Amino acid sequence: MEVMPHLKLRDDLGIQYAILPGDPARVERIAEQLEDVEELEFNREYKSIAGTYKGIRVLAVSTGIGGPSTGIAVEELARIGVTHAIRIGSCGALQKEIRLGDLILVQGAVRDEGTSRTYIDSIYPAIPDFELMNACVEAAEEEQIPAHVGMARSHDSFYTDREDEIDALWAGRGVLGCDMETAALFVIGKLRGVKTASVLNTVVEYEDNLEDNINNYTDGVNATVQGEKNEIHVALEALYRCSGK
Ligand SMILES: O=P(O)(O)O[C@H]1O[C@H](CO)[C@@H](O)[C@H]1O
Ligand SMILES: O=c1cc[nH]c(=O)[nH]1
Repeated sequence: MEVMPHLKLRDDLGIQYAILPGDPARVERIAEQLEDVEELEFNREYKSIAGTYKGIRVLAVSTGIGGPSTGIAVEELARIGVTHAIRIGSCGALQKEIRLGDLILVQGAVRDEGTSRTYIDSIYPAIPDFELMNACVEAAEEEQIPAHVGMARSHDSFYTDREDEIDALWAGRGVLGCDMETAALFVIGKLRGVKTASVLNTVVEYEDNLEDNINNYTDGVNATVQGEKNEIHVALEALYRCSGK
């Protein structure tokens, strides 16, 4: 038996399915949608619990912010036998029709970060597992959850002096939203044999919606809370569907 250096999880845990928020605080809210919840570990940014959804045992592990800590999580999850992992993140929208709380179901990610490039050149695509992503799309459609399927851009720096320029560049090329982890998850997952998907909750609307943003400011808090509940539901349901149970 081996204990993972960062996640502190044992390699005999025997759980194949994982959902991966960035924020450790989100793990508590995932617990609300699970039964038989068991607290596991909390080391650095990695908080983990296990719980049951429709009869399948699911692990929830926070990855922290960005590619480097996500890469470590994916590596150690692969080593303990996780075969399917879905990120449930937050993102900023890059298209004006995407509203607070809408989900982005990521079909491919721009690799504008350094972690995945330490593994393999950027001509290698960052794409989700087709079956797992499709299960996310079907779960969202069935519950009529507002969701958009398309590209995300993963980046390394939340703060930059070039935000408007960078956002306009990728918005103009059809990218739906930005986060900091999806590309590393997809690439490292693929290289380590873990099936991945990414579901992002919109917490910032695109600049063109400034006036609307002001109008729906108070509703916005509720919309993003609902968006988070929705993304957790979509991810759990997708894992269940892909489990063959
Ligand atoms: O809310 P999480 O899942 O952490 O995702 C987003 O939020 C963080 C930035 O505030 C970055 O990690 C970004 O990807
Ligand atoms: O605007 C945002 C919001 C969340 N995460 C990001 O990377 N960007």
